[in-house]
Amino acid sequence: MPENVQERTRIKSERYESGVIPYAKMGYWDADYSVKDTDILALFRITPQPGVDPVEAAAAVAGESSTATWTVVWTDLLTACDVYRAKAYRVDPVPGTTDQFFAYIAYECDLFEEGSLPNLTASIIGNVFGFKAVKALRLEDMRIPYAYLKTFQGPATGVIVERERLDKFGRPLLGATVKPKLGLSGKNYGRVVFEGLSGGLDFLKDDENINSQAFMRWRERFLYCMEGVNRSAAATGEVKGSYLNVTAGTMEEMYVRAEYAKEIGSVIIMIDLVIGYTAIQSMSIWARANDMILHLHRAGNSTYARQKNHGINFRVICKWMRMAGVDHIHAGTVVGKLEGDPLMVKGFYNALLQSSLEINLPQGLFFDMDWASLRKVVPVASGGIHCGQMHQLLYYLGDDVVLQFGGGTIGHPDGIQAGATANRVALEVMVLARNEGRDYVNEEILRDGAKSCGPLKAALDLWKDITFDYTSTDTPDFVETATESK
Ligand SMILES: O=C(COP(=O)(O)O)[C@H](O)[C@H](O)COP(=O)(O)O
Ligand SMILES: [Mg+2]
Repeated sequence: MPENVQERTRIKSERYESGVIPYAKMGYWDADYSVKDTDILALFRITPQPGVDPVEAAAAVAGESSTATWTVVWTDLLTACDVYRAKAYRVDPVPGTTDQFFAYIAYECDLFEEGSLPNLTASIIGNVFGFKAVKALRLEDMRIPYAYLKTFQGPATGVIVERERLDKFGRPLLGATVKPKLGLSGKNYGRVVFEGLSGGLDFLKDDENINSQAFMRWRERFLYCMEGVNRSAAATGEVKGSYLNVTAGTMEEMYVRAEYAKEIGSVIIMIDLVIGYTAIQSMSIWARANDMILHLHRAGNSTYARQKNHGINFRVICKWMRMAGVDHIHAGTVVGKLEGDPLMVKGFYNALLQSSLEINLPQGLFFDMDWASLRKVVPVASGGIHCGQMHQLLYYLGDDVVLQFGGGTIGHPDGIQAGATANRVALEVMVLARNEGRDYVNEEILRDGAKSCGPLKAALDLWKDITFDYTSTDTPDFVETATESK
């Protein structure tokens, strides 16, 4: 300290005492806070370290995800810090647990740059997940206010325009992932596309990890896929598509691949979640400008979305991706080979497809939220599903979904075209039975359909007993009541 300074001249107030004071005292906890319509709200599941007060843990999360650092800084006084400070305003114990709490936190809208998912997420999931004072932390849900949603484009195409372009209504769309996912040459790959589409599918698709490897460069794949698409469209009279994965190492290269996909007449391109939020937003803008449907594969999501006590619930990713502007997103199958509790999956589908959301705790929807006319994202059910489950798929997932059978098409004993036909016939008999008001979940609809369809009979004989009965890791915290199921 310079010699002539005899005493500290800092403001005399409890908040600005130097040193470490609790976050709650710093103003990041306000039990009386009245939430504004324009606030962004987040719900965190917090597992505090033993001995850490849940309210202080909630305040710490609010602080670290908005303006705070670990100690008081006098430069707060140069800002409207009372406004910019996030406020934890409610902490509830998680039912059925002794060490977990739901913390509700409100953020002033002006903390976030308009139309920027990276900016929003750099706050909400930026530092807090590594915080030593919390043993585990999970972002369970968010309410994005109307005002902030209006700064995002939203889905490039949306479910209604997609159906209009494809001229397919009143039933789920059908797709399949080309398998094996790596190693085929362009010509053989294109044959799989042709067979699947000719057999009755609406879409074939690239897998998440096929880009432009040595065994098949991307242009070879795109050209042969489009040959399959065009030939099958001509033969069947239907609009057909094959998701061309444009995922690449740079944005520039993705634009090159997307432009080429457009040039050769594809109706749809595909990206992987691992390309990052900025890239996804950019591709969505490109897709809207070029009348292209944009499919998103959620590759990588289970690294942070699967465990119940830490990471991000997938419903938040659904909301972010609707803002970022994709048209399709993989969102679970319930009955397939990958993670998915029925109620949780219903919550994801509702977040993607409803115009507004109401609180539905069994589905994990913690907030009312109006989607501000952002278009609807089509959920994609993919992963270990086959036509023997068609009644369950229709029951759990409804009409606005793409049902994608990879192994369940290409693994058919009589070939790919037979596999596709089995799926299409299974779907059509099931939709018809439902529309006629029959008890399609319990009646033997598929077996009856198989009497006049050899490929369906062969598929049912092969796969009828294949199920994936494992306990889900992401299960509801609240019990469903009669009024809440929708
Ligand atoms: O290749 C597949 C499915 O192949 P198959 O149909 O042969 O099992 C997809 O990458 C997964 O469905 C992704 O999972 P999710 O859709 O859950 O993200
Ligand atoms: Mg895959």
